[in-house]
Amino acid sequence: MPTALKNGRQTDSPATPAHVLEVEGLGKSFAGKPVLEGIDFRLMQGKVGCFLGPSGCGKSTLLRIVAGLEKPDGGRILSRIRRHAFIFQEPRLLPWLSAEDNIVFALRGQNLSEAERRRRAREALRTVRLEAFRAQFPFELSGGQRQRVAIARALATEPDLLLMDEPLASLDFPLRLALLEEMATGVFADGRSALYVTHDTREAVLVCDDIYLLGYGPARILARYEVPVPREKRSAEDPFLYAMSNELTRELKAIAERYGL
Ligand SMILES: Nc1ncnc2c1ncn2[C@@H]1O[C@H](COP(=O)(O)OP(=O)(O)OP(=O)(O)O)[C@@H](O)[C@H]1O
Repeated sequence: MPTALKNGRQTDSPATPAHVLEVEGLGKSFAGKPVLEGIDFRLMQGKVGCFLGPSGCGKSTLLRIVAGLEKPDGGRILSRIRRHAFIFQEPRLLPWLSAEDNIVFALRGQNLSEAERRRRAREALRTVRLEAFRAQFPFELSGGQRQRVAIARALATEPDLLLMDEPLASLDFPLRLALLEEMATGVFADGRSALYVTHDTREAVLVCDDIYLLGYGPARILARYEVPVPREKRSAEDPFLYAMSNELTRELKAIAERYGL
């Protein structure tokens, strides 16, 4: 992989079943303008990969390509994913349905009994600590609670890959921190893999395992950082993670300066 490693070990071993996703030489242009070029990365089962880069560099496009919502111009994707779920910046809940019914509705495409759909919805709401709010309608929930319902809705589909596009961007920092803790302990538990897009370096070091720093115009992976602290042991006060987040912020600033962003 053409990635520099700043923290931890680089694994150049050939594909193993533990890799749920392998992306090689991915490229994408819009109207002849290259946005992504030569993107290579691998995602191990149970790991959270992160795309960190300046605004407009192509992070969402990359996630959308992995989700099959966008076609790449070149490169290949080897996937061992059975089912993925996408979590967007905004919750996109149906306003006329309760929190629980929003989740039950999202499961209608799966061949499940009504009882099983309800069971899954309640279990997912428990994971995001919203059991007590299952009968509330979206307008009766705070912004953070609505986003937690959206996360629960994704979890209830039992995906083996979560694709998260700045899922906490609309929330203020204290709320983000609370949700990040939930993610580290509940959402990403049980060996679930995820790809997480953000331009917030604090979020990246708190929930992600492999952080890919993207350049701009076209975006390439400039570096890979491995967060060497187990997810369940991470905290915003950890001086090591704080320093790592600062280093990533400096890198992002340097990229912005280099490209005049
Ligand atoms: N469907 C599209 N058609 C044309 N151009 C597009 C399309 N989707 C994205 N782009 C362009 O591709 C570039 C990358 O967009 P993308 O949304 O992937 O960036 P991003 O890194 O996720 O940005 P942000 O952090 O601001 O959300 C942008 O210049 C954008 O205008």
